[in-house]
Amino acid sequence: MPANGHVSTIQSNSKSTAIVEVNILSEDDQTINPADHDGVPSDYSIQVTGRNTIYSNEFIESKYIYEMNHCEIDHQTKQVKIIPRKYQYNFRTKRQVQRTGVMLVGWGGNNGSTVTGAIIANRDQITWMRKEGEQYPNYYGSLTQSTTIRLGSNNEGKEVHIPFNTILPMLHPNDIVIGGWDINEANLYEAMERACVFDYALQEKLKSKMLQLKPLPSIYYSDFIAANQEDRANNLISKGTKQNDLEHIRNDIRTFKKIHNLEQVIILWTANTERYVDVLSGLNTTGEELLQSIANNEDEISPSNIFACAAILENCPYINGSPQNTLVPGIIDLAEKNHVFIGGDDFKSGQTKLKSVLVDFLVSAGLKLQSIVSYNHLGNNDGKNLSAPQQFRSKEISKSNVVDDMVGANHLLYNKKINEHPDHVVVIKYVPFVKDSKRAMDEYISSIFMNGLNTIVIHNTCEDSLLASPLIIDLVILTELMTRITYTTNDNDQYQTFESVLSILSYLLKAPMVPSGTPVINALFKQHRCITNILSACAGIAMDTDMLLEHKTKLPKPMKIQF
Ligand SMILES: NC(=O)c1ccc[n+]([C@@H]2O[C@H](COP(=O)([O-])OP(=O)(O)OC[C@H]3O[C@@H](n4cnc5c(N)ncnc54)[C@H](O)[C@@H]3O)[C@@H](O)[C@H]2O)c1
Ligand SMILES: O=P([O-])([O-])O[C@@H]1[C@@H](O)[C@H](O)[C@@H](O)[C@H](O)[C@@H]1O
Repeated sequence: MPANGHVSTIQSNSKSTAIVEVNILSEDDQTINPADHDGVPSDYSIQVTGRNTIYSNEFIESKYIYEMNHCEIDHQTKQVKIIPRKYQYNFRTKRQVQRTGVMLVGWGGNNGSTVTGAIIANRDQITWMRKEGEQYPNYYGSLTQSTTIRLGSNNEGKEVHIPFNTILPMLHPNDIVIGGWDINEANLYEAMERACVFDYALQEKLKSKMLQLKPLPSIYYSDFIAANQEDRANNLISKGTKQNDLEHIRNDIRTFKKIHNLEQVIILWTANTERYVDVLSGLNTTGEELLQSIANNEDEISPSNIFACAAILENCPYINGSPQNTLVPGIIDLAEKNHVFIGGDDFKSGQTKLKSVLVDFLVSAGLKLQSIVSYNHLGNNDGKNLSAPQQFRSKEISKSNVVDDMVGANHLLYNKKINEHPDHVVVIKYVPFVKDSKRAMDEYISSIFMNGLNTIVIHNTCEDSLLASPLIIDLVILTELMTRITYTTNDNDQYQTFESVLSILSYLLKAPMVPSGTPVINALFKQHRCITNILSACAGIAMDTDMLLEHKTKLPKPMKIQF
């Protein structure tokens, strides 16, 4: 339904806040002054007028009717019966953003030092010189900071777009308090210098602030990351039992939260890729088994298992930015029993992000993708760690499964009975010279009309940390937001949170973790719509269906909204 943006400025608190009133037109409504441009500035806030969105000091509450098709396929009659179903949700979002910190595991790494430096540069508006002239910090590549959402159209038929972070109250990255652990003792200036990601001039501007930041000692069990990482391990918790390690990390979290007077702390793994752990009954298939295995000092409990347990037991969301299977069934069970959010796996930053668009394009265009070869080489420490077979295997899995949902959705091209799917090869090589500037080369071959062949070859220079860092910011911001959203339904009037496995984060991850028994979606723009549509429903804004019937038909008079 079209909405009209109306801008009125009111004085409030410290700054003038313009309220963009989104009026749902009804029969007796007068048309209102159109917005004078199609882009709503970042310091505006929106207000949906109408009976279905209620604003109080504490909450934004919205009613939403969720419609689904229930399908029954009758193979005898060769008929598909479709039963449309409607479900009422009442979403409630706390308006007050929490004082939030993130504790990065692997803080001294390329991603950790880069995201930290970038937030300081943006927060303190640090500029630096380059041969092209003065450079300004930004948050490009961040969904929450650098993208917009189409709201509707104004009376002139112009599209009205709002900044993504306007749709609901969100944490600002400049306000995120950062800390964390690393097995290496380098301070954040030394880590930034070692990473070779930022311009030298920027590094010098950041030096005094980054020098003061030092990762907490961490847990190192040599069996889980490549042997070539051993020389980095000089900043360790004194050797003890895994139970001691768990308690030490829990205490670190409590101390960080207290020192910085935080309401929310998110624990995010951006440390090295570990090998997969065995998932065994009696070891880690339930929360109870997991805690008992830690108490028993079981070898198969990994550092990332310890961090995830510590986070959950401290009621902190845990996000896995790497591909290993940290989130074993025992971790999921522990998170669900403690109503704590977990998410993962493996930031979807460059080569795979593009793959999740290209495969969607080809298959949904009816072109039969037959072969995908994804090669890349990189020269950072991540690449060094991935040069070991077990760590590479973790990454190969997360990079390979990204096509499954798109291929599985088209049984006309791929015969499910024989599990038909494209050839798919992933190659990663360690070439120190290129450092963090990963070079990805892909070839996509598809069968096309009348058995022709189409070949797409891509060379993609992915500056790994400059692509991953904005994802870390978005993972923190969206996770903090989700901790403020609850809902009731037409058959349950008790407010509840979303499922502990936070699959809304899928857009940011290569191998999305989803609640048990639910589908994994990798297609990038389906993942994107999932986020924008859920947040639109919580804000009481009509979803953008892309139908634009107002431009294709004679739009009738708006109806009064009935619930
Ligand atoms: N584009 C990207 O950069 C990208 C994309 C997807 C996933 N990832 C994953 O993110 C992770 C970090 O990438 P990076 O480029 O920053 O790697 P990096 O090697 O520069 O940083 C990892 C850091 O983790 C530290 N570390 C290792 N084990 C630890 C432990 N048990 N506790 C605390 N610290 C520990 C290391 O000392 C190192 O400083 C890797 O697993 C990588 O596969 C990166
Ligand atoms: O996200 P993406 O560019 O497809 O995948 C990347 C890999 O290709 C790269 O080898 C690895 O270093 C990064 O951690 C990242 O996982």
